[in-house]
Amino acid sequence: MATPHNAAAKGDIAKTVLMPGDPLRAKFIAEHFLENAVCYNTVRGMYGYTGTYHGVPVSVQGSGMGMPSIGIYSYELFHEYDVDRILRIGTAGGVADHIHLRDVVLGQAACTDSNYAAQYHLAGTYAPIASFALLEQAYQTAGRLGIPVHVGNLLSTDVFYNEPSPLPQWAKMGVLATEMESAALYMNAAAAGKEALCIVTVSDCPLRGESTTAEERQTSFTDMMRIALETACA
Ligand SMILES: O=P(O)(O)O[C@H]1O[C@H](CO)[C@@H](O)[C@H]1O
Ligand SMILES: O=c1cc[nH]c(=O)[nH]1
Repeated sequence: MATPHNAAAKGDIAKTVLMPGDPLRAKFIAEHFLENAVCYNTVRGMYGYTGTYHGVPVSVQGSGMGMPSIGIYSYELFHEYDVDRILRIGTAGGVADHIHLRDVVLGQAACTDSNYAAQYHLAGTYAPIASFALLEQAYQTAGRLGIPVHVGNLLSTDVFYNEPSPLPQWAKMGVLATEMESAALYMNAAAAGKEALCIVTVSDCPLRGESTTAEERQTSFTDMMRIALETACA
């Protein structure tokens, strides 16, 4: 049955879903990587497609920006559409000194400044982490494809324009890159007993004033797409 945000019927969505924040990145992946892709959702322009990759059913669904947005879409995928695993494929800002433009980072865990975990009423601080099985598979896959990756901590922040920048302090704690969704996805997966992994490409390095173009962010960060698709089908 459709939800307020997703027109798909049960069964329209594969067990494994790739989730870029940008719905146009979802369209790009469907058009360039999936075989026989069918669009199941255009509600709010948040495109969702199901097709196959090497014969294995895979869906790709935009998440929108920020934790409330991916919180809605991933909750519905896990709970209404019986999805087992979600691989976020996002862009991120490089934080650590050794992280450069276009580097790929596998998010082993995600720190956050968000209050998302308050819904779970825990008597402490929750540590959102990736599925180890997906992380290991993605790491092995990247090696096989000859794509260098970093593995480590992300920062999922609620605030894109934050002044003064909190990033130097996060860098001191070993955070590799900053984005806006992974912590919520990891929490939704944990709460649902499902699996998630976030793979990001560094689109800019805010502390160094370096950035890529919007077009590049939309269409040409294909290394992380290949890692995610091959992991989905392993
Ligand atoms: O490229 P996506 O997946 O949207 O990810 C990053 O880009 C957006 C900010 O520009 C935020 O959603 C952030 O997490
Ligand atoms: O959330 C994001 C995404 C890209 N670059 C950033 O600095 N932050």
